[in-house]
Amino acid sequence: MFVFMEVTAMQPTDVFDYEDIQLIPNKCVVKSRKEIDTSVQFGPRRFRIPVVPANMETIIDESLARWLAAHDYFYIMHRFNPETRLAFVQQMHRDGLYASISVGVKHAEFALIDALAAAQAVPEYITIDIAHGHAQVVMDMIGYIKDKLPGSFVIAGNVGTPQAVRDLENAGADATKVGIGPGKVCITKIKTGFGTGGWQLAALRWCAKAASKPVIADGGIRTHGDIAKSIRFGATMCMIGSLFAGHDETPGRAVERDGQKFKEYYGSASTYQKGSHHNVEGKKILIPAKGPIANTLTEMQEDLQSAVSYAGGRDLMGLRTVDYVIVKNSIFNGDQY
Ligand SMILES: NC(=O)C1=CN([C@@H]2O[C@H](COP(=O)(O)OP(=O)(O)OC[C@H]3O[C@@H](n4cnc5c(N)ncnc54)[C@H](OP(=O)(O)O)[C@@H]3O)[C@@H](O)[C@H]2O)C=CC1
Ligand SMILES: Nc1nc2c(ncn2[C@@H]2O[C@H](COP(=O)(O)O)[C@@H](O)[C@H]2O)c(=O)[nH]1
Repeated sequence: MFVFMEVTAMQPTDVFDYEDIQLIPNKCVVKSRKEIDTSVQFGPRRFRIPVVPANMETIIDESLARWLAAHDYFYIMHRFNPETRLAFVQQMHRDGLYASISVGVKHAEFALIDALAAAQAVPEYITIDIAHGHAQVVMDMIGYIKDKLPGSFVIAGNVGTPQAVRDLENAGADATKVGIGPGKVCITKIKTGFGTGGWQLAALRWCAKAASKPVIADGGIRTHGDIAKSIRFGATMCMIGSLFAGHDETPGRAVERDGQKFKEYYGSASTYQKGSHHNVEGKKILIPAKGPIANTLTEMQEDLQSAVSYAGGRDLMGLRTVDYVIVKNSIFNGDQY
C-alpha cells in the first residue's frame, strides 16, 4: 500500500503526446514572420534553430557535422566509430569549428576522456549517450568529464523522470536529454514495457518543471509543429532522427524499391548497429528520399517563425506561455499531410 501511494504521487497529472495538443494563438505583434528570431543559446554557443539531428549512425557523419557547425546549427556526432573521436575534435578545432561528440560509459570511454585531456583537445560539447541514463555510472562519467575537461558542456541522458533530471544535474550535467522509447525506430516499450512512448510531450513537461538547466526533448517529433510544442512544454533543444533521415547528406544506405528511392534508418540499439542480437531495442525502416537537408532546415526555421507569430511573440520564449488544449489525436483530423 505504501509503495502504491508513492508511485501514484510520482505520476504526471496530465498524460498526452504531441498529436493530442493544439496551441492557442495570441495577437500577432510582428509585421512579417521574417522579423522573428528562432535562435537559441545552448551552452557556450548560439544556434539558428533549437534543433539537433539525432546522434545516430544513419543520421549524422563527420561531413554533415562539419556542414552543420559551419552553418551555425547544433550537431552531436555519434559514438559508433569510437577510435576516430580524438582526431575528429582536433580536425574541427583546426578548421575553426566547434566540436561536439558522444561518449558511452564503458571502461574505454573513460580512457577517451583521459586522451582528450592529455591532447588538450577539449570538445565544446560532450553528450553521454546511453539508453538508461538514470544510472550511477552516468553520474560517475559526468564527474570524470567535469574533472578532466572542465571546459566541456556536458549533456547527459536519456531519462524520463524528474528525479533522474535532478540526479544528473546534481552530478554536474549542464543539460539533460529526455525520452525513453518514443523514437520512430524504438522497440523499447514493446521489449521491456517501459518508457515515455505515447506520452513523450507530457513526460517532457514533467521533467522540464524539475530541471534547473536546459532540457533536450529527444524522440517522437513527427512534424515541425512538434518543435514549437516541445519549446512550449519546456525544451530548450529538440533532438530529431526520423524527420532528418532520407536526406541527401544523411548517411543511411540508399536503396530502391519498385523504382522509388529510400534511405535506411535504424536504431542505435538495433541489430544493424550492434552487430549482435543481444539486448536489441531498435529496428530498421526505410524513409523516402528527401533531397538536400538545407531545405528542411530552412523550412523548419520558417515554420517556427510562423509558430512564434501565432504565439504573439518575437522569439522562441514567446511560445513558453501560450495556452493549449488537449484534444486526443486531433492534429491530422483524418487528413494526410
Ligand atoms: N532513447 C532511447 O529510448 C534509447 C536509446 N538507445 C540508444 O541505443 C544506443 C545504445 O545504448 P546502450 O545499450 O545504453 O549503450 P551501451 O551498449 O554503451 O550500454 C550502456 C551501459 O549500461 C549498461 N546497462 C544497464 N542497464 C541498461 C539498460 N537497461 N539499457 C542499456 N544499457 C544498460 C550496459 O551494460 P549491459 O549491456 O551489459 O547491460 C552498458 O554497460 C545509444 O545510442 C542509446 O541512445 C537505446 C535504447 C533506448
Ligand atoms: N529505444 C530506442 N531508441 C532509439 C534507438 N536508436 C535511437 N533511439 C532514440 O530515438 C531518437 C530519435 O527519435 P525519432 O522519433 O526522432 O526518430 C534518438 O535520438 C534516440 O534517442 C534504439 O535503437 N532504440
